[in-house]
Parts: sequence; structure tokens; C-alpha cells
Amino acid sequence: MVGTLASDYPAWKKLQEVYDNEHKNLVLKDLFAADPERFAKFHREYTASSNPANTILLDFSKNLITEPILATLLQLIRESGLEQVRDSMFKGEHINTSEDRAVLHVALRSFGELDTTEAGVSEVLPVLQHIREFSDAVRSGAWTGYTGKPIRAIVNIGIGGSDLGPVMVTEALKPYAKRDLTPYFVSNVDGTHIAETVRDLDPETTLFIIASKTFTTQETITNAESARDWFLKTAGDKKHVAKHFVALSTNEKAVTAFGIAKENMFGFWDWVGGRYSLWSAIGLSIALVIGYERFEELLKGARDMDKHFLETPLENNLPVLLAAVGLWYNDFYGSQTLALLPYDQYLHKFADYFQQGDMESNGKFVTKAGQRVDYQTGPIIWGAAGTNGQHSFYQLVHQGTKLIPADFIAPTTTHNPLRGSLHHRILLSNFFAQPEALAFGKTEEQVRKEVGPNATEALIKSKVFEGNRPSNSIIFPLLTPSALGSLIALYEHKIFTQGVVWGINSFDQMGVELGKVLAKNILAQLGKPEDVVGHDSSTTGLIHYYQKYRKE
Ligand SMILES: O=P(O)(O)OC[C@H]1O[C@H](O)[C@H](O)[C@@H](O)[C@@H]1O
Repeated sequence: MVGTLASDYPAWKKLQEVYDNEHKNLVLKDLFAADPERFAKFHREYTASSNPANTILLDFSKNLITEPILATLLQLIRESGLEQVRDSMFKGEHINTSEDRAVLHVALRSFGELDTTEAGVSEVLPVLQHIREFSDAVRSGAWTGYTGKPIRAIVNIGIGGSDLGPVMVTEALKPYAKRDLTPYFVSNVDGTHIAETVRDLDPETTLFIIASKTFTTQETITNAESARDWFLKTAGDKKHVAKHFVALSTNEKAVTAFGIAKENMFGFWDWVGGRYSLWSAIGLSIALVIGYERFEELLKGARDMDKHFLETPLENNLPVLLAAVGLWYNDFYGSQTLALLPYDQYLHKFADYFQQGDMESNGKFVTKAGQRVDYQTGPIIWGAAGTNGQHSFYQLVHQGTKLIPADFIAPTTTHNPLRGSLHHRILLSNFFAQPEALAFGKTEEQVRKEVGPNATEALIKSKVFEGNRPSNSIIFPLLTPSALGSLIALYEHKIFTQGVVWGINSFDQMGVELGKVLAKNILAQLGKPEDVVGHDSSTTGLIHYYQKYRKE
């Protein structure tokens, strides 16, 4: 409820008590030994309502919870008013209070079924139609560059939400990609990014997609101008820009001022947050790469998870369950991070994507009512594709001093069944083994037996795994567009649920503003040392060093 700190809810106080009194006795090895039904009790299977082949199994039995603890976590979520706020979101009420906006990314994938009067929602289907026509034309070769050649490279220029979603999804759905149409993504304002990207591209067969909700983002506009310069160096005449530049934006005025024709603009609306925008026109590069039909399957996969989130009792609601166990570690165990560990190379950008998705949404210390929270909000999100992480940071996850909850994610079947799926069996054996090792560890007694009588005490101690390290396992049949859509929406709604409990606004991002303002001021002072005024001695010293050694 707005105006209530999470720590004031009765269930919160109860959870604190339970944690204080019981957490020392919450030992996974004992919990499993005491209850042969533990997996049965703590897993749920989701089936997408429009696609029975799209199922997801969430196993949350390897968490430091009991049935009463789970019930109390769900009670906390109920007390926070999750169900009411969720319904308000789907109705288009302005739950983004600081910006007085609706939050309707769910409308982008509802195919006209959402009951809301919010302006712009009726334009969702026409924009999808525009995406369909354009992507069909480019993919079939009907849309050509200024010399009549088909498009072979698309370069999406955008940053944050206008980059990470398309990057993650085009990587994840590569098995469905048109192989003679290569996507590139330029985000960083560092000139290296655009320079290295266009170095080997042919202006005659390259399409630039300028993706920016506001169309004022410094990085994106600077990169877009440099791309236009590069293109015009070969093409010469400005009229050719129309065949090679399209825009994805809510800001028509700025798009036309840049020189992109109105008919080459794909619109969206202020109720689409950047980090929730891959379902909107921002997904154009996805539709170009995998084809419109597949893009629609992605949206429908998300729509099915929306329905699940909306209609399923909290006890069986996957996003809510993920949120519940996350709250337990974040707010009572004091864990700082959540590792996202997909055992699927195609998902190698998944953690990067949800760094913005989660950290920009829930990295807030003030509630919607303006109070300073007295508890931890959003976790630090990090991770890498398995098995790479095992050979780098898992040492700390297994034997370090920090509690690191982790989500293991994998498909049962691979798109690349090399050598009779040998690779995939090896991959999945690790996907099954790591949560097992984390949960159950290895005792000193087991180590002693292994190392024999001559081993030193120090060596024995170093080989002990304490275990009791929690994780979720998420497994599904195959990484299809529909499965990916459901998986992304699962995490979106989990983030939403946690944000509601913490009482924060998950849909603004005030924390990115200050740095932008300071950088603008500094940019104007970089010319001469005597212009560098108004800073602390550290910042001044750094800028002076730059001015002394730079070469233009
Ligand atoms: O799409 P744009 O308007 O260019 O915004 C791009 C990104 O920049 C901002 O700094 C926000 O923090 C992000 O949420 C946003 O996705």
C-alpha cells in the first residue's frame, strides 16, 4: 500500500521473528531428508494458455524455506496489495506516480484484448502491422537500398532499453534468424563502437535503425549523426537517407528534424518504459532478424505469462513465487545479489538484459510516498552463461563467505544436437550438478575418506563445501520465441511484485539523471584548464590531467 513501509506489514515482522529464531535450523540437507515430498511441494509447472508446447518448470525446493515460511512470504505479498496494484497496472491506471504515467507494456502483447482506455493502446495493432509490412519487405528483398540492392546488414543504434532487449533477444533466437541479414548493435558513445561496427559494412546494403524513446539521448543521437555522415560519404545525396534510416521513437518532431521521414518512423507511447520496450517498435530489429510471425510468437509467449500472473492464485503464481524467495534472502538473510545463470549459450546476454530490467526498476531508496526505506530494495543482478561461470566465479559461490542466491535456467533440448546431443548432455549434467553441490556440499568426513590418512588438516578444511546455498532451477523444453517471451515476462512480473512489496516506483529512473547533467556541464569546460571551475579538487585534477595529455 502506498504510504506503508514494507517493514510495517505484520507478515514482515513475523518473517523477522522466524528468521531470528529459525534460520540456523534451516538446513537444506535436513529439510530434504525429513520430507521425501519436498520437490513435490516446492515446484510448479506453467503451461502457456495458447501454446501447450510452452511449459516451464520452476523448482524452488532448494531454498531455505519451509511451508509456513513460504505462506508468510506470500502473506507479505498479499498485505502489500500486490493483487490490487497488478490489476491497476493492467487497467492502465497511472501507477508510475512520479511521472504520472500508465505502465502498459502488457498492452503491447495483448493483441487488443486489454480493457483500458489509455490513449495510444488502440494504435498498438496498427504499429505491429507496420512492423510486419516493413520487416517482410526488407527480408524478401522488396525494400532495397539506394542502388537497388537488398539490405544485408541492420545496425540498431540505441542504448539502455533501446539496445539491451533487441541484443538479448536476437542472440537468444539466433536459430530462427535469416542468415543473410546480419544485425549489429551500436550503443556506446565511445566512437570506437560505431567505427568498428561500420568498418566492413557496405553503405549500399546497410539499414540503420535509430532506436530512442525520447530521441534526445546524447549517445544515440551522436552515434546516429556519425552513421549518417558515414553513409552520406558514399551515398552523397541526402535523399538516399530515406532508404537507409528508420526511427523507433515516441518523439515524431525530433525524428523528422533528424531527417527521417514520418512514414519510416515506428511509434510507441510514454507508457512503455525503456526497459520494457522490446515488445514495442523497439523490437523492429528482432522482427527483421527472425521474421514477423516469430516476433508475434514471442509477444504471445509473454501474453500467456501475463495471463498466468493475472489469474493464478499467488501460491501457484511463478513470478510471485520467485519474488517471494528473493525477498527472503534480500531482506532477511541480507544477501546483496542474485546470479542469473542460463545453461544455454543463446541466453548469454540474459543477465546483462536483466541488469537494467531489475536494477533500474528496483534500485530505489525512497518509497512512492517519499519515505526513506529501512530495508534493502533491489538486488545486484549479475551472471554468465553456464558452463563458463563455473571456470571463473563459481569458486566464490561455493566456498566464499557470501550468500549468493542463484537462478539456474536451461532448456531440455538443444537447437544444436552435435554428436547425438553429447554437448547438451554434458551441459545439462552441470546444470543439475551445480545446484546439488551448492545445496548439499561436502562434509569434512567425506573429505577425510577421500584424501586418505596422510592429508594435512589444512588441506582437508580447504576441500570442505559447507553447502546450504540456495538456488532456483528453471527448466523448459526448447528456447523458442514463445518460451523466451514467457521467460522474460516471468522476470518482469517478479521484479514488479518485489517493487510493490518494497513500496517503490519500479517504473521511473531518476537515478540516471544527475550524472547526465554533470557531464553536460563538464563537456562545456573541457577546452581550456581555466574553464574548469566549480568542482572538487579530485574532479578538477582529473580533468587537468586529461587536458595536459590529450591528443585530438
Ligand atoms: O530510448 P531512449 O530515450 O534513448 O533512452 C535510453 C535509455 O536511457 C536512459 O538513461 C534510461 O535510463 C533508460 O531507461 C533508457 O532505456
